[in-house]
Amino acid sequence: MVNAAPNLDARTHTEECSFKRIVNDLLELGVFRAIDYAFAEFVYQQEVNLAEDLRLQVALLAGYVSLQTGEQHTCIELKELAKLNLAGFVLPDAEGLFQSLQQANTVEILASDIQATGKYSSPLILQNNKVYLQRYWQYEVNLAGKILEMAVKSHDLNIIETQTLLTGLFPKDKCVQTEELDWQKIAVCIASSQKFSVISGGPGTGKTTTVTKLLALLQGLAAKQNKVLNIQLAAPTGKAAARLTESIRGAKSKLPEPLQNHLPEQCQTIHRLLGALPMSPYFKTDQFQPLHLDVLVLDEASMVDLPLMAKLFDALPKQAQVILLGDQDQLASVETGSVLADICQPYNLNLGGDKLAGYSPKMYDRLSQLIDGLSDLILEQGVQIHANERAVTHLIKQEPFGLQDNLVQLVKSHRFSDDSGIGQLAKAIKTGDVVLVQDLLKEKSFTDINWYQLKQNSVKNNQKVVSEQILKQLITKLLPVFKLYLKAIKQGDLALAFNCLHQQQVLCAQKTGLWGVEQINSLMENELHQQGLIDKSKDFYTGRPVMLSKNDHQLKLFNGDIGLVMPDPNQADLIKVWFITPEGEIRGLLPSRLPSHETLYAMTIHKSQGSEFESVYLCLPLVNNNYGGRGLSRELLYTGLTRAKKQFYLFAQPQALALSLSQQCKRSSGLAQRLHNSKAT
Ligand SMILES: Nc1ncnc2c1ncn2[C@@H]1O[C@H](COP(=O)(O)OP(=O)(O)OP(=O)(O)O)[C@@H](O)[C@H]1O
Repeated sequence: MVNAAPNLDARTHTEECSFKRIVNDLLELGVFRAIDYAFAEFVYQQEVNLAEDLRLQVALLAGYVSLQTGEQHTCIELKELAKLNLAGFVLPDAEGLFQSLQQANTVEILASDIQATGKYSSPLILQNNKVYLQRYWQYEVNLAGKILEMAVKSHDLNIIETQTLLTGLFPKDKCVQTEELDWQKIAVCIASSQKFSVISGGPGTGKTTTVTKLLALLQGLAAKQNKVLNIQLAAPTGKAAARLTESIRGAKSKLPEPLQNHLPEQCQTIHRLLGALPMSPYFKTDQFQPLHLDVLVLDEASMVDLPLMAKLFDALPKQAQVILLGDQDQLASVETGSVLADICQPYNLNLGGDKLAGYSPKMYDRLSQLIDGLSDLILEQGVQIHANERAVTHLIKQEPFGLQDNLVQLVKSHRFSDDSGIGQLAKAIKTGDVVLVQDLLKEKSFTDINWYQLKQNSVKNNQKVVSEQILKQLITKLLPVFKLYLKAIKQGDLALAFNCLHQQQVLCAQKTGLWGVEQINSLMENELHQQGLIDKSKDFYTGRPVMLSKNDHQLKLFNGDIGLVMPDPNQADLIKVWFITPEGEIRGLLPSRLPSHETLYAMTIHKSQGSEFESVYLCLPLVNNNYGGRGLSRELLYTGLTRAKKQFYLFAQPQALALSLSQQCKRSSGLAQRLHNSKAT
């Protein structure tokens, strides 16, 4: 409903000035970005019929929603906007805001049960007490609609044929032999019959192994009908795609030969799969020109943002089966949303008896048919089958609900044993238990985790001096591998040089400042220069390791690819930057052709997503009066730690560690609610 039109002529110049004053202040204070300012102004101009106070409320709220979207939130809760002070203008409480928005032209208020219906032209949408920019509401609704549509589709498996193939893939039936559920086998059984499934789990829990067996099963079943499935593998970054290519090859080679038939090996980026268009947010494929595939496996799904995931699902053909792989505890995507965490939200709730914790009777029956001895095991052990499983601890008969039958979480790490410090620490970080995390780090019996404590302020040990001393220790620890690396380059042994770069990696929470990437890069360069091992006066000096920060599809080089500078063995005066492709091909490029890049003695934790190293040196910035810990989070720490395969070194103040554990990277979104509160039909 629109307000009775006020006398527009009577609107005073002072009122316009008041809006301008507030948005200018917000811009100057660095609260609003130019785009938030412009959006607030646009809404203000549209709402000429509103009384001035309401007009200001709606326009400032619009600017603030735009700002939140820039902070990667999909929407903002009305209650978070309530009483917000924007440069002296205080928004009303949630009820007052709702009433104001009801009168606005620029806001569409929707009932809570609307899923993927309707297109709205108003710039803002209010639904379930959340305010969205229209475009993000559309992405969220489209994606939820597609996922729910797929989630209820299951196909009937031929039980005998499936059992035979499962026996080949899982020769020892651990379910019965060890009286412990083999969740990898359960994951294969669940994902094989569902059009949509998610296999989530931490590092080394066997996601790739499981999905390779799943694909072998699907191809095996298709072969019985003289069909070959078109299976595509995709990942959000070139680096992650290369890693999946490598690990799926490894997992495939471990399968019995007949089961390896028609298994894909090559993984591509989502952008390449969808067909990126130059200078456009759109792709060659969409709902009108869908992808040609039967099965899509998407790895590192936690890195995929809402708009891209929505576009990917939009481009899926009707018959497609989709399997998402990822670790929902990792950092969310760099851009808007936290899609995987929202899909896996049931695992993050305190589930005691929650409906979402179990599978439906239909799924339970199917699993019992496919896995010998499963029913007996469940009867014997009651509902608490696997005490260590975090959430999917019981298979109880319930009504179908949301994504109940589509999620599997693998928790047993095959990379870290129970007595490994990295494994224990990863579990403790996820709970945010500061005392436990500190105890584990101080525990001498774990030789794979080490903590270099930056002391709190003290009279004798001033923070800066202590920090500098420990920085020197870090550089000293890194030196042996870098010396080996530079020796390998001198000998022209590229394979060994790249191997050295995978041996160790410094990961920083921040790019700039103390303990940031730039500082460590510069210290390392200085040290190597002083020791006469490099000549840092040249930009592209022999031995400089670099990491690309942009994709170059023509050159087939991707953001995150690692290269090193070395003279061409056939022409010593020609300096090139060398890369090794996932296929093992060595490529040398003139520095002038190199896409945007950075020096790589250290990288940010964000950039390390999708990579792993033998040893990880994780650096947290100093928390003090100038820096209060913004950007530190539990997910950041977990992501950094889980990049380490063998050794983990933490360089942090206790205060910075505690702050990281206490802060969680929460993104406002309505996706989880749409997915999990809907009753399956
Ligand atoms: N059931 C199992 N029994 C023994 N070893 C296993 C099992 N599952 C996986 N592994 C081994 O554990 C290692 C990690 O497995 P895989 O690569 O499948 O895990 P992942 O979850 O994909 O790991 P990440 O994504 O962290 O690289 C591999 O060496 C694999 O061979």
